[in-house]
Amino acid sequence: MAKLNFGGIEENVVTREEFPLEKAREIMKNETIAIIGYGVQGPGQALNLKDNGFNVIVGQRKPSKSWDKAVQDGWVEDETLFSIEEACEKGTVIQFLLSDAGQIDLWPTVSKYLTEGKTLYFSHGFGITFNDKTGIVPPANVDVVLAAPKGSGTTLRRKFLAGEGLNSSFAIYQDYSGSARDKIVALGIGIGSGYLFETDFKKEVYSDLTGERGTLMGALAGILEAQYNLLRKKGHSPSEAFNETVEELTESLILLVGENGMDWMFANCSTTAQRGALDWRHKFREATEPVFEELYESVASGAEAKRSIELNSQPDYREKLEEELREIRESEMWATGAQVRKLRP
Ligand SMILES: NC(=O)c1ccc[n+]([C@@H]2O[C@H](COP(=O)([O-])OP(=O)(O)OC[C@H]3O[C@@H](n4cnc5c(N)ncnc54)[C@H](O)[C@@H]3O)[C@@H](O)[C@H]2O)c1
Ligand SMILES: CC(C)(O)[C@@H](O)C(=O)O
Ligand SMILES: [Mg+2]
Ligand SMILES: [Mg+2]
Repeated sequence: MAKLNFGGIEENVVTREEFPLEKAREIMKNETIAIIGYGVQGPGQALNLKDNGFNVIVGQRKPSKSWDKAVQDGWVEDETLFSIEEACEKGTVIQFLLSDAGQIDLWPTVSKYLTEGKTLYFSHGFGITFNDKTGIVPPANVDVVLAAPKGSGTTLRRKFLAGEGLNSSFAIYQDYSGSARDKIVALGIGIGSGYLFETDFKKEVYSDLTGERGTLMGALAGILEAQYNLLRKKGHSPSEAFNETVEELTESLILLVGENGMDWMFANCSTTAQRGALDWRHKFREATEPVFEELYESVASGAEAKRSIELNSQPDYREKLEEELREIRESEMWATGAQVRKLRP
């Protein structure tokens, strides 16, 4: 572990320099990694591990779109691609990458194959932390670990192919073998992480649910809609409202924030923009602080988990979800977005 300074706070983190791929491969050389589920994280993690020289198989229900995708990606039936049951039987490390709702359904099946000394791996603290609702309680004689990439599985793969990486957190819930730490760090490096920071299952799920409901997705979507709607109400054209709300953010300013931080972005726009943004940021922070408090409370009380599990298990959930997404896609704002994207040179 490298002790590094993060804004004045020292943290122990793992970097690729101190934990090279060769070391990770050596630790995992006798393990068969079974990736269970081939949705978003499954492909990213499975392909990165395979290309990094680990012994990987995939388990996915058939027939399904995800099975077909696995075949397209080069996994071969009965060689490296199996039913969920067969992959769980063959795997010494079971990477449980079904959807969080799918994990609940499949737990009775998967847990049968968790024999002594195997490793159960998650990319989310959800199933374990909320096990009063999920029923996921692993046996005491296996290792239970987590590596959670901080971003989409699609980005994990894209960054790997570009020779880059996506940061991940890691955690150990149960260390039966005494080598759970080595294994999870090796897996974290193997899936293509940038650097790895340590957490526990509960902190991972609390922060992850807060982040995606907050700035990463929920708050972002809400604030973009609010500004677009305001500009339209005040008589601005769709082009003007969309460019001033979304396009400039995603195509210019947020990229600068990613490269060099918020201060640098502020320093590289007009003094007029700078002054106004520096003043208004306080108002926006203060206005949203109570909402963030409410959000964290809803996560910590288990209300978010309960809602997510209940809705995801309804038979018509997918249809209702598609309807909700269609409404967004067909709204004036996002239909404008589709047109604007087509016009990008
Ligand atoms: N999506 C991401 O980029 C992302 C990022 C970080 C962590 N995670 C975590 O990784 C895990 C996997 O998430 P995901 O988004 O890749 O999952 P997903 O929603 O894409 O689903 C993965 C697979 O689960 C299968 N599945 C779903 N329900 C099933 C059921 N009832 N029976 C059998 N198979 C079923 C689907 O066929 C699919 O191939 C979750 O714990 C999630 O929280 C996801
Ligand atoms: C990609 C995200 C939002 O970070 C992940 O947490 C998820 O749940 O899909
Ligand atoms: Mg999440
Ligand atoms: Mg996340």
